[in-house]
Amino acid sequence: MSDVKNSSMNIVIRIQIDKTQITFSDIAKEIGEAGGDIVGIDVISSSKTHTIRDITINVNDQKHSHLITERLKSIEGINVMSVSDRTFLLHLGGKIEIQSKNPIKNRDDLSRVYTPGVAQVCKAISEEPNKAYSLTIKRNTVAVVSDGTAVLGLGDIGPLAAMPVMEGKAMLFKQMGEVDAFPICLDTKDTEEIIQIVKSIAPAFGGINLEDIASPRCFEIEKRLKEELDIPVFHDDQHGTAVVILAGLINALKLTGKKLSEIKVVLTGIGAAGTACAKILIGAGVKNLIGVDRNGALHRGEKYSNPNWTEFANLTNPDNLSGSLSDVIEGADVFIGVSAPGILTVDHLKKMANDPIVFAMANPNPEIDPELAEPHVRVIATGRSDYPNQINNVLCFPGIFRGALDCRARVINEEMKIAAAEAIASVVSENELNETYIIPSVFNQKVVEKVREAVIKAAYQTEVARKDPLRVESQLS
Ligand SMILES: NC(=O)C1=CN([C@@H]2O[C@H](COP(=O)(O)OP(=O)(O)OC[C@H]3O[C@@H](n4cnc5c(N)ncnc54)[C@H](O)[C@@H]3O)[C@@H](O)[C@H]2O)C=CC1
Ligand SMILES: CC(=O)C(=O)O
Ligand SMILES: [Mg+2]
Repeated sequence: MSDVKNSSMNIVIRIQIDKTQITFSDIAKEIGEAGGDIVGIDVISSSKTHTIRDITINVNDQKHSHLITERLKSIEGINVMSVSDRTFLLHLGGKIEIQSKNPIKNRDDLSRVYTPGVAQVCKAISEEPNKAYSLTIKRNTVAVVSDGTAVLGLGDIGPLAAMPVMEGKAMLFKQMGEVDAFPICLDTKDTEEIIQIVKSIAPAFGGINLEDIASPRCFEIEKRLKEELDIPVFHDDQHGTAVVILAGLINALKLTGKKLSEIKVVLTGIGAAGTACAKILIGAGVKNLIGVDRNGALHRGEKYSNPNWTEFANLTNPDNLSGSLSDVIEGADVFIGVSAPGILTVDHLKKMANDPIVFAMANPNPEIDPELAEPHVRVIATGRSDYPNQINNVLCFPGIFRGALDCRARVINEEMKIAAAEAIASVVSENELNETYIIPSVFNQKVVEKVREAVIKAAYQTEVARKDPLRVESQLS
């Protein structure tokens, strides 16, 4: 597959210019000739003979960045002081911080927020643990927990390297859903140890968002934590992804006029996201779904070391097809990829039924380059923000947790997930719906609002809510 473009590849080159030797327009010409696109210039300092400027340049990739830098270094009168990638700059010192709601201005404040005043509050919670919801951060705080073993599509890169993703999730929780989320990356891959650690830290949190934990371990961890904790536990890569896929599919099928019950779906990557996606689609009415992993289609009669795959094969593939992706893609109406980059080809697309729908969601690089796929499909969606139709679990997790926290749900159940998917789909009106707009933008403010409301209603109807904020809100309005 050709490398999918990376729109965030902007570099900032800080240079000192000897004005007696070279002008800025000469420098701009050099950068232009090397194929760089100057998108910003900042003057850092200036004297009679020298200026220091930060030049922001859009480049194709690291190699291109290196080429431009070397070219500038070779020019008389230019001193290249530093080169930084804007993405890296955004990560300097981490992306989030903790802030106090009130300043401690004097001794009196100190004695209230801390000892001795705080002791009364501690005692009140000790006598009535439920008060933790009103007197601590618990009611609005979620732990984003990872072991760093399935980070995006990068695989097992470890807990330290997983932190930037978890910090990013925390930012999204806050900005989109006003939920305070805290990244916790664990230096263990032991299922029991992860369960014990999450249980031990749970008192501080109103919910647990599991993230980027490899399958099949993630299934046992989530199942046990759901059973053993009284706060919602939600593996985002499974359920957040599944919810958004269902939302996108509901709308894409409106364009092709096909029904969930009639379509043939080929799903690649039967890991965390793939398993949950299959379950939600089958629950929503899909009858013909075939799962494909590294060794081909999952089918009955094969002995899989992964028990999850045996269960998967039993629930799917009604015609019990075997073989490779090329074999089973024949006549498929929908392809969904949550697997690996570049595994879907144009030849595969040509074998699909009319009006193919392709959700190529591997991150950061999808199963097929959208530009390659576009001429051969009716709808193409990816997990990326630089193409139309971004199917990403960020459309789900802020709103689903906002709703679950507000109604103090004990769990996030199937009914709440389906309600969330329908709410996301409903944000795109019939008038707006088209091939490049099947799913609302991540920045559409209606998404969180609608998901929250739908989730609260479903929680209430299924009797897992411990509070009914919608009733209070309707009384107030
Ligand atoms: N757009 C979105 O919102 C989301 C995208 N994803 C992406 O989906 C992918 C999978 O994520 P998880 O399910 O969390 O990981 P996972 O590690 O649990 O599952 C990945 C599965 O893909 C399979 N796989 C790898 N190479 C394959 C190939 N060549 N052909 C068929 N199957 C192959 C693996 O064997 C594994 O079963 C990642 O790239 C991730 O970034 C995951 C969650 C959300
Ligand atoms: C989006 C996301 O959660 C992932 O790619 O893992
Ligand atoms: Mg993830």
